Amino acid sequence: MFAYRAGAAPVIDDVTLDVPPGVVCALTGPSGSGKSTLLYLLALMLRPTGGEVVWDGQPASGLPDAARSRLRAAHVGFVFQDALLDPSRTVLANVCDSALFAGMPRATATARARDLMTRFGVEHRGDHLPGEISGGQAQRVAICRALLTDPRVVFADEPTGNLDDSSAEVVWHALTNHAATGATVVVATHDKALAARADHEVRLAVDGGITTRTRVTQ
Ligand SMILES: Nc1ncnc2c1ncn2[C@@H]1O[C@H](COP(=O)(O)OP(=O)(O)OP(=O)(O)O)[C@@H](O)[C@H]1O
Repeated sequence: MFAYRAGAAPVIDDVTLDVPPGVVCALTGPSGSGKSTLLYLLALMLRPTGGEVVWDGQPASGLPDAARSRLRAAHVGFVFQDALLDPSRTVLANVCDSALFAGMPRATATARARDLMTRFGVEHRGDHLPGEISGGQAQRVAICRALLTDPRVVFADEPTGNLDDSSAEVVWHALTNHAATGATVVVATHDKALAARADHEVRLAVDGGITTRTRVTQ
């Protein structure tokens, strides 16, 4: 359970889900149903008001702030809705900063960042500021940032929302390939076609509650 203010109606109520490794889970539901909020809870950026987030069988949401930050830095890549790049840092710095914070050597981070940026077609934008690139490019930069540490868990909030079909395909393939390495990938999306391609779908309802679907592969 989670409410943004004490005494306010909960935004997330009575939601239980289990996301196994090695799959892509799509989080769907109408606007305002709590998809972003649930991603923030799962990624330990918000603390549940009631209930618990468990990682690898260990209670995680009740840990002190510093311990949750360390877990996030070590294991999580997060693609925010609208990219959320630091406007004062170059694109390359945006891609590298959280990996440097997590302890990756600068040379390694830079080399990996350049590889990823080439894969996502934004390598020529490394020295630019986020204000100088397009929304779709910013979204691809945000994906590079999220994948840089090869994290065990990736949360992506509308990662293809600003992209044309071919860029969206590249991003989707990157996320599914990442899951295929054994990582857990949770994608909040309004795109029904994309959700239908995920291994699991968790659909949030505005009045609380969820329904789930697991894709059956023949
Ligand atoms: N920082 C906040 N403070 C208070 N209420 C918030 C905050 N962020 C979101 N909410 C409310 O929580 C509810 C769920 O919002 P959330 O952004 O999680 O939904 P969503 O399903 O991701 O929506 P969308 O598809 O439009 O992005 C909404 O009613 C929203 O107004």
